[in-house]
Amino acid sequence: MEDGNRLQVVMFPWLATGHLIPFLQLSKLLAEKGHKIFFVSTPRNLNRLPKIPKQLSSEIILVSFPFPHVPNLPSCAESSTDVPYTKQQLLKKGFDLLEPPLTTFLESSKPDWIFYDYASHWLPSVAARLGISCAFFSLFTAACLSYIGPPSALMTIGDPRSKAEDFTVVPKWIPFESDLVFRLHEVTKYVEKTEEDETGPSDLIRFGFAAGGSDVVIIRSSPEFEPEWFNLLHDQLYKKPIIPVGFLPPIVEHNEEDDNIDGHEWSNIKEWLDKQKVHSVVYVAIGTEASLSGEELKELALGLENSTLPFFWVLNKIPGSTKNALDMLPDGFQERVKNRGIIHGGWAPQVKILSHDSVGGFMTHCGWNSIIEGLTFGRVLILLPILNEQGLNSRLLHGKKLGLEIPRKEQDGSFTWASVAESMRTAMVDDSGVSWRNRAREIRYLFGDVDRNNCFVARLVNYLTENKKARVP
Ligand SMILES: O=c1ccn([C@@H]2O[C@H](COP(=O)(O)OP(=O)(O)O[C@H]3O[C@H](CO)[C@@H](O)[C@H](O)[C@H]3O)[C@@H](O)[C@H]2O)c(=O)[nH]1
Repeated sequence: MEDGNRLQVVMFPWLATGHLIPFLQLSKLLAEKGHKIFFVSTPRNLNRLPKIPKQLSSEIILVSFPFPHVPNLPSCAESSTDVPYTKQQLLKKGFDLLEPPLTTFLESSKPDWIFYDYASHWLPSVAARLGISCAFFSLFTAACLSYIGPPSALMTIGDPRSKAEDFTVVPKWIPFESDLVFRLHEVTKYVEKTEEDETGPSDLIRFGFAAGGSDVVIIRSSPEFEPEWFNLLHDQLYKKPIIPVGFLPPIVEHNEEDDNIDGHEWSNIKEWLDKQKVHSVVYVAIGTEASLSGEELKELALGLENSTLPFFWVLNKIPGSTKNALDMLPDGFQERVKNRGIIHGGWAPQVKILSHDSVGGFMTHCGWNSIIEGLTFGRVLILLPILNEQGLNSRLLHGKKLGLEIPRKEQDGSFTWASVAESMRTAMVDDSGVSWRNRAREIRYLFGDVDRNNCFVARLVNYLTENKKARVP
């Protein structure tokens, strides 16, 4: 490639596993095309990143800034996985303190572009001052961004919604019929979080500034999947360039080097999966930020038991807590399910497990990465949204008949083991679930087709090359 066409891009994701991973995925795709990436984060986050392939290690430079000290935040906490949900605002305080070192770095490195996340509401004005083109890289669907609202209003008058109930109705800027709203219990959790520390800007205000100040908005999704939402964003809400980057489907590397990273763990898991029937296993996981209450854990466990289906359950520690989730399971549960269920503590090689043919369904908290990973392999989704925008994702997927939402009580969000078991059986084996299973398998062509998705990345690169600002000398 001619030097003039080689882009220098700074990546600056929010401090969360579910954000670092896709930012790195996009970095790898750009680096494969010969562009130079400076991937900026804090030491523990950079250490936890998946390994960068040898052939790209000179193109992706990791840039580490120490995480600033924030009173009342546990020491060593650098990512959303390290702190309970109620302390996320404090983590954002620390994140905002990265503005000075990042600004100094941008002044000296003078990249063509900086890609940033929703949390860096302050970054567009820094980039504008330095004459650097800036892209808001959204790891949220166009539907979710539309629900959040027009940046122009969020940046000037703020969010018109103040009461929990306001989030349970379709916003007035959505001109077509939609059921994309939160349930009351989902919002109550959100409100509890902001009540603990109201000092920083709310997430929705961060979104407003991140999107409103950007030169372009890049969305990890595709207009074929959610055409009406892309049109609404582009024509009415954002009125600026919006570039879909496709789904960035995960690629399973079954080479020796990669399998060694997951070590014995993967070979044991694979051995168990190999013994199960094709499409029979339900993989159950709730990402890196969410956790279930003791009551919910019990109902979920009993639901898995009563479904009588084989399952692989990733039961991670509760974020920011020393409590062991295993101790909260119903008495005798592990013994009763030992012949058909695996309960896995700690990090699981999720993408590899989902890619295995024995897996037919995925009970997920509806993090956007997990949804993409499940549909990449055509697994039918059983939806159990917990936090953040997950309720909106669940409604979107349920509406498109790509997943079944486990019924919860509207007011307190409680669910029963019977509804868990019933949703699982409908999704996996009952005749009434055939069309759901078929749709999930069919949609692989959108989510998982690497060539189709790479076309989006190629178009993005053209855009970045043609629209970068002249470099400041
Ligand atoms: O044991 C584990 C746990 C997680 N993962 C991976 O970690 C990522 C988790 O991402 P996601 O499914 O999106 O869940 P969260 O980390 O909980 O996601 C946060 O970030 C997402 C993207 O913005 C949002 O959709 C969610 O609401 C938010 O909680 C995925 O790639 C998983 O494959 C593993 O491989 N093994």
